Amino acid sequence: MAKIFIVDDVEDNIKLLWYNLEDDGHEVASAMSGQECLDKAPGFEPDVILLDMMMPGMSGIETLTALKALPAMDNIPVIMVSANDSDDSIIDALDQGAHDFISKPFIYPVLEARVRSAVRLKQSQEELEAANGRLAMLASTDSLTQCVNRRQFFELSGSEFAKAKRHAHPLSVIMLDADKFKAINDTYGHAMGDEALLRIADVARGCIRESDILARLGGEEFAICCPGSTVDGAIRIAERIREAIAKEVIECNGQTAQFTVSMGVTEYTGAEQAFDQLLNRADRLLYRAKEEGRNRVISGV
Ligand SMILES: Nc1nc2c(ncn2[C@@H]2O[C@H](COP(=O)(O)OP(=O)(O)OP(=O)(O)O)[C@@H](O)[C@H]2O)c(=O)[nH]1
Repeated sequence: MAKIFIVDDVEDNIKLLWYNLEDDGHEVASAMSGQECLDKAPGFEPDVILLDMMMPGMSGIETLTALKALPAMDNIPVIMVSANDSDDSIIDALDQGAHDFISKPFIYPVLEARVRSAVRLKQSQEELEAANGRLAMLASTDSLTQCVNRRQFFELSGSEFAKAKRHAHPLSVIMLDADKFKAINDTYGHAMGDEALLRIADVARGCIRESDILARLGGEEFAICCPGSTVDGAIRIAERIREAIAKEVIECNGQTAQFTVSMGVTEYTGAEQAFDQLLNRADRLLYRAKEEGRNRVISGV
């Protein structure tokens, strides 16, 4: 069953197609002009549009061009239906983005077969788009924690940095590293280490805003880009994360463990030319936090 939208200025033509298509189990809607089609078709979300070429006012080709310019409609196959089946007319319709062309008078079973073919094409396009979306997600996400990965972090934070620079808005960065993580792995096993990484991601997610970007850069190292936050705001976030993690008890294979994290926090001063300068400074501050005893937040600009 497909959703088919018929556009024709002659009511009897619509009725004939409507009854046949409904008999074949399709859901049908219609319009009697190009403008009515533009108004009604997006709400109907058709799988295929059957569009008459010769209509008073807005022609079929003009309607087709307008449909292709609508983001919600540009992927919907349009089959032109016309008594004017000159070569030029067919070429024009296909060049303007029509999926197919059917001459009037048509043989209904042939028209219905072409509708089914257009629906199959649309379905495989949708499957391909969904698969591409899943691939893009896999390519940009850390598989253990579902945080964005290093590459995606640099891409997203780079564009936030450019915005902060353009509009002179604050932007802060937090670098986070689990303390003595090797010891967690060595004492309790790698699975407990993974549990700790998952807990860091969960706790951090609960402490940041929707607009902040949380990434696992690799190993036990995470970063958070906080657009719109001054260093004081970012220190508050970092302290919340540090305190929460220090209280967490993680469990794996009947064992329990506790751990801490250290963080370096800094803010864009207006002098940095690129985002990685900011991240490098946060990294140096994180190193100081480790040197000064771990389980602490060190900030600076
Ligand atoms: N379980 C687990 N361990 C990981 C993963 N990635 C990296 N590691 C381990 O993380 C540990 C990092 O250890 P180090 O770099 O020595 O740092 P640390 O022990 O945290 O010491 P400090 O950072 O100085 O507090 C190594 O043992 C890595 O094998 C992972 O995905 N899962």
